[in-house]
Amino acid sequence: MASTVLVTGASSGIGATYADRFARRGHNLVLVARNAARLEALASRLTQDTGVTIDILQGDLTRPDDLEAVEARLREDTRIEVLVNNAGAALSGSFIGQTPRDVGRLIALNTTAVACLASAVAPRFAAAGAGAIVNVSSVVGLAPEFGMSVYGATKAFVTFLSQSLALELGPRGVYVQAVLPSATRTDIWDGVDAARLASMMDVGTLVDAALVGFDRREAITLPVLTDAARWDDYEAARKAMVPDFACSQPAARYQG
Ligand SMILES: NC(=O)C1=CN([C@@H]2O[C@H](COP(=O)(O)OP(=O)(O)OC[C@H]3O[C@@H](n4cnc5c(N)ncnc54)[C@H](OP(=O)(O)O)[C@@H]3O)[C@@H](O)[C@H]2O)C=CC1
Ligand SMILES: N[C@@H](C=O)C(=O)O
Repeated sequence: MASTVLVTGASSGIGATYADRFARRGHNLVLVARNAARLEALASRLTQDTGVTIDILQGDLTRPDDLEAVEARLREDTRIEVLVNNAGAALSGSFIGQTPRDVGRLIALNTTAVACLASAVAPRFAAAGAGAIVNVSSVVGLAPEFGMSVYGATKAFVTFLSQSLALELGPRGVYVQAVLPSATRTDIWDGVDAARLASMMDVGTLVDAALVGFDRREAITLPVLTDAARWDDYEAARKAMVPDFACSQPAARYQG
């Protein structure tokens, strides 16, 4: 029997497309988002098309009670073997134009919920020696130059968390993937002009590429990176610094 996949942010865009693709692979689904009507419409279309079983968990992942309900489902439902941590929002504009409430809400959704859901399911996956956690990050988390300070910081968190979890959980049989999309045509770009939208990646193309990385068990999937060796060089440069982090003395340039 095919395993169940829980997808957060499944009511539109990338999450709805993951739901579609996993249903077509024969997986049952648990779909999470706030908009129950959109989840029900997707579930009824996918059930009709594929025959899989779909449950809906309506909730706002920034609300502690709703987040705990999804955590409990991940902890207790042993049929769930894949978590797609996709729900997220963007926050554009300058940092000084954003309020502490905007910033706090974004961090709650894009980082706290992602880490708590992974935390809820990881011990069960590790005990089973199987399971997969897919975290939807963004290229923005690698590019402070794009000017989306808090959004980019949340995505840097997601990429870092994914890399660390891959190191800890990989040897225990759990696959962890960070997917780093670039601009992709979804509702997250509401209000953006048609010409800009037209230049973005199609959401089906993005998710199909991400699933190629998933099937290859890649730790980092960066679909628009033309030369994969650039990521390896970037990682090699970072790792070359790591031995210095254990030094007990400042470098010569900081000594009087
Ligand atoms: N599109 C792009 O260009 C890129 C997107 N990404 C990332 O992809 C992910 C999906 O975004 P995308 O599909 O583009 O955008 P959408 O706006 O289309 O989808 C966002 C999803 O998250 C859900 N969501 C939003 N807020 C909450 C909340 N408080 N609680 C529960 N669910 C919530 C929405 O459902 P509902 O409103 O029903 O709750 C929706 O299903 C995000 O993490 C985003 O940062 C990364 C790089 C590029
Ligand atoms: N969601 C997009 C920005 O708003 C992105 O990550 O590119």
